Amino acid sequence: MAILTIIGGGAWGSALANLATKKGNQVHLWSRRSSFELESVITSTDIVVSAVSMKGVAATVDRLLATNLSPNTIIVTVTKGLDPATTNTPSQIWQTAFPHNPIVVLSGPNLSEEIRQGLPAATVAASFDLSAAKQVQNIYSSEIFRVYVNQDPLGTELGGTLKNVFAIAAGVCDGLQLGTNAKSALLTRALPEMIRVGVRLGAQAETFYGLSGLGDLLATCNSSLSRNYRVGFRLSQGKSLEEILQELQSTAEGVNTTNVLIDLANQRGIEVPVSRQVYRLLNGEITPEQAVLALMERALKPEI
Ligand SMILES: NC(=O)C1=CN([C@@H]2O[C@H](COP(=O)(O)OP(=O)(O)OC[C@H]3O[C@@H](n4cnc5c(N)ncnc54)[C@H](OP(=O)(O)O)[C@@H]3O)[C@@H](O)[C@H]2O)C=CC1
Ligand SMILES: O=C(CO)COP(=O)(O)O
Repeated sequence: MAILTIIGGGAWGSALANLATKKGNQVHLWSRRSSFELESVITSTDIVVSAVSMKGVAATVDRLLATNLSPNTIIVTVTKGLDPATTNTPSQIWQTAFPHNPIVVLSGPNLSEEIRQGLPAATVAASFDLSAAKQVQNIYSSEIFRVYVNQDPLGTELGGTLKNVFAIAAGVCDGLQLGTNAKSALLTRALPEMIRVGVRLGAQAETFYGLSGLGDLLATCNSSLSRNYRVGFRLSQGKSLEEILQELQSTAEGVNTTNVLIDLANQRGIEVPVSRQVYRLLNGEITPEQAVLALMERALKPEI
């Protein structure tokens, strides 16, 4: 049995708290609205799980820095986003702030509502510190949640983060009723785009063929449970982004990720044709129909 502190009581933090509790672990679920102090539970904690959205990562890091967290405590990050100021991933931010703690990324095709219902799912615990990843694997693995390990935290994290951009595109594709051929083409072309970005940032290409890459791409792009997919679907119905985000009342990380990704792609000269159209659509530069046409009319090229 381990003692976990989960920071962030949103959809994913709550589901992760339930999974760990059902395995017999002692779990403290803390959010900024909790009635107890984070400090009061942190000293006895074996594993801290950060389950806040990207916009809360910096504040959460600062909160944890103000406690006396042991360097042996494993920090698990499940946030799927990019920092607009630095383009860093959450695990990079955590590692910089806590250089002596093992950092583990937990990411995969894990729609929280399905997990809340007790449906089976698989995921990846990734860390440079394999023994820390294995501890997280043992703590979380159950008959409904199968956890694999790998040693490419950046690739694992970027798979879960970048697929949100394509989930917006997939929602548009379904909303416009473009058909199964178009959807298959979109998802297939999304993968090399994710790999191109990931490899330039230092991730391993193979990681993107696994659960945290292709797996999460398929789950998120094919489910109306995905908030990012819903953003795209509603854009295709002519709603404004502002209106959609207002109605959603929840986190759709793909909106911020698209903006950061395009900054990054511009700085480094990375070709991201699908993401660029998502960017133009989100920023009101084109209509959904124009985005589709722009992709179809690109200069012809070899497939690979
Ligand atoms: N839901 C899902 O299916 C999955 C989500 N994820 C990822 O997990 C992350 C959280 O998602 P999810 O739980 O669904 O989102 P929710 O919108 O349900 O919850 C967001 C959480 O972040 C916290 N938060 C936001 N801003 C701050 C801040 N400034 N300081 C402290 N805490 C803050 C919120 O706290 P408060 O309640 O106090 O506002 C809340 O606990 C996202 O990056 C998402 O991509 C990953 C896998 C699956
Ligand atoms: O990351 C997710 C599933 O793996 C959740 O997707 P959304 O954030 O689009 O709801």
